[in-house]
Amino acid sequence: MVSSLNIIEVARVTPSNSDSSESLTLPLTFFDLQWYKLHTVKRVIFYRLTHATRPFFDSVIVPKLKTSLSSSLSHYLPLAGKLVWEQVDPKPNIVYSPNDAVSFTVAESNADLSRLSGNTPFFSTELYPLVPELRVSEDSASAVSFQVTLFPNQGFCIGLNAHHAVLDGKTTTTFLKSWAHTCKEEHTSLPLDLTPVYDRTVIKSPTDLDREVLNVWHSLGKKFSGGKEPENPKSLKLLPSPEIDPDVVRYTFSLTREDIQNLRERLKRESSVSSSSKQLRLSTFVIVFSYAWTALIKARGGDLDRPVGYGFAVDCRSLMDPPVPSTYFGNCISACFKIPTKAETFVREQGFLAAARLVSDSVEALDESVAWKIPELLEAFATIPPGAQLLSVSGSTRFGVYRLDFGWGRPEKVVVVSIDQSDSISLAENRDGNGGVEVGFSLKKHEMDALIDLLHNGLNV
Ligand SMILES: CC(C)(COP(=O)(O)OP(=O)(O)OC[C@H]1O[C@@H](n2cnc3c(N)ncnc32)[C@H](O)[C@@H]1OP(=O)(O)O)[C@@H](O)C(=O)NCCC(=O)NCCSC(=O)CC(=O)O
Repeated sequence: MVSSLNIIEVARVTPSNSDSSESLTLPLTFFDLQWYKLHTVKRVIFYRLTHATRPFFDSVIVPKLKTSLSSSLSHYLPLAGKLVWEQVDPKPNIVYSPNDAVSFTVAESNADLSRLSGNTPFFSTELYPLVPELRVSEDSASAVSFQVTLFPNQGFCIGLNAHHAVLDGKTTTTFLKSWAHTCKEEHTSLPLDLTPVYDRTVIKSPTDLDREVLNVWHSLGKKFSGGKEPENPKSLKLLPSPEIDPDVVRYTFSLTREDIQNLRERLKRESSVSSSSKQLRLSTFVIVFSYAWTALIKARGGDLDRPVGYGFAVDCRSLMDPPVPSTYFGNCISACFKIPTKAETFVREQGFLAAARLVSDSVEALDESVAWKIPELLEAFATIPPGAQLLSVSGSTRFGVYRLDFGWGRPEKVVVVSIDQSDSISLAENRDGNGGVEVGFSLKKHEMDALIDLLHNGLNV
């Protein structure tokens, strides 16, 4: 059955201190500027609640979510603001003015919540009605928009669409935790670990990285428009995203703590008899990311001479000297990006070990300088060799998204929808919080069928 969505209301939610708040301007840093033309980040958080009737939804859930959103926005004013790039300014700013608001859509769906929050593949396009649009134009862009959707007598979901130039995953999930805390505890004050830090002087760089990143964007803009100067060099419009193929399906692969330990033991065994004696960094991330990467290369099949590569985000807060506060508001991530070799390397017997060695070396090599490489990383991402198969990753096993309890229980499932827009996976700690990991995949159906077999069969080697 094709599901349908009924929009009940599109509201504006202002910060609760809107009348007394002052205007606020936050200049983007080089950490933000790397993202200002790239696709937004879309998440859907599903909650099972069988007593969620329409009257309960209208009279309890929606009013509580709105009131608590308004209260938590009073601590996160930039989220109610907009990204603007005035002609006189060298770079875009986030500007909040009193009575600015976020868009808050209320809807009802007749879809099957169990299927969309379950672990069997479903078509990606079924998620899109649950995520609100984010208004982006030439001269301004909203920071974030929200949608709450009722699945009568099944539960509800919260969808959000976030502009990546305004906030990274750490800031997004810290805001969501503050919203959930406010909703559940009916508090207006926030604990310190949820209170954002807006001091942008903590972001320093040895060179004018703002200018370097904007120069890369300018040259990429010319490249994408056939060598012509962009009409409006200060346009905030995003690069076009590929249409989602209707054949693309979503699948969440769960690894238990034991699965991860078995993979760790397998890597130790294989590396102990390999030629290289170099110690492997066998963190959860290295193991899971390498396992997913090799399975995706095998599932693709095809030309084994094709270049393959990986990129993963690096939270630089703890790498900077001095460290940036963990509650710093904005972006503070760089990335590792490598196209080390060909697919053939990873489809053979010890392909998983070869992948883990590369990812381990990348993580081990991390220090503050990864932040200074952002201009060259941006350029590299935009000049990928034809036919290459890349893997990137959204989300992290560190965000604690399964602790987002608004007062009606913990999430049934948290889905990063926007991995559809690139060769990407999503990562999250598993729902039980016992050291397991969930990996979200988005692939065409035939490739997903092959991938699922490879993922499950590879656990028992
Ligand atoms: C570069 C890394 C991926 C490397 O991870 P590693 O786990 O290998 O290495 P590490 O030093 O970070 O961690 C080593 C061990 O300490 C633990 N550890 C370290 N810091 C931790 C923290 N803050 N919270 C919880 N655990 C932590 C790890 O779980 C791991 O244990 P164990 O191995 O037992 O688990 C990571 O350092 C990192 O930066 N992760 C965050 C990336 C990020 O912010 N992604 C989102 C990008 S924004 C985005 O994608 C959009 C969005 O999400 O909205």
